[in-house]
Amino acid sequence: MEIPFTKMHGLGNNYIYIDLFKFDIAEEHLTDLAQGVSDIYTGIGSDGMILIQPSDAADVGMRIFNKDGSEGQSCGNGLRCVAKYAYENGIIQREKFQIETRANIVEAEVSVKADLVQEVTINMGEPILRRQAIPMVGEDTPQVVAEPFTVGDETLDITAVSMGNPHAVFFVDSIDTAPLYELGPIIEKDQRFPGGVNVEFIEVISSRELNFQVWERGSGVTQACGTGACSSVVAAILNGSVQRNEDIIVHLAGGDLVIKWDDNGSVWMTGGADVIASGTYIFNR
Ligand SMILES: N[C@H](CCC[C@H](N)C(=O)O)C(=O)O
Repeated sequence: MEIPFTKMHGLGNNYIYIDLFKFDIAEEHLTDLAQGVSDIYTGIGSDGMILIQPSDAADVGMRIFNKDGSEGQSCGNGLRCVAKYAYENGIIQREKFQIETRANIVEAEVSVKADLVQEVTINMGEPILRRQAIPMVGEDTPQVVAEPFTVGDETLDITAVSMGNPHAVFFVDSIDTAPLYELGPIIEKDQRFPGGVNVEFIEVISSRELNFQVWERGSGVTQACGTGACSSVVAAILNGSVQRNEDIIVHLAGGDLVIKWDDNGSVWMTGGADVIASGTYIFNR
């Protein structure tokens, strides 16, 4: 099967995008296809696959699959790339529109110059903080903030936040010595998170800036994670390190995102989205 694709990235977090307005793929192929296109040796190489598709509830819909074939509920970097693609390929003719994910419907706004999208702002909706809605096991509590979390012989303070997908956020003194590879894969599959979890290590630089590293559920270390950056700013606010209603600059490995959690409850994310290549993938699994 010959499958047309576009490879795009948001701050280096790259996915293979398939436009289901133009092409159809049976559901039973999706896991194999996501694994296939993501493989750097036998496929195209990416952090996963994203489907751009019609939606009954919004202007356009999106599904995100991680490198291991697992399906996520949302993807911040992916949403900015979907917004760019939808606008530049005529799926949408407006600069403000809605995108449906498995988690929710978000509001996107593209800033355009010479018919090309330069930057995208997404209202990612409200964070989910209740323990059992993250989901995280244990007696239900309204929030999980700076709670002792023992992994092996280490005890770290965890703050858990969902942006439709689960995130375990840990604050460290220096991002350069964060135990990303040592603890990321262990915490990702920790039994206390029934659906697995994305793992972020955050260094607070000032009241307006965070350093960020991520081990993503289903993809491992990536250059950036938009829902992770949103979760990290919410976690930093809950821990009193930065303020609500202010633009917080999150320095990710692949570049910067501007995140704000406003007093109405919405989390806003602004950043870039770039096309890398397009072509045809030969799917013969
Ligand atoms: N690995 C995530 C999905 C991708 C999220 C990330 N790439 C982003 O930009 O938000 C999960 O399984 O929840």
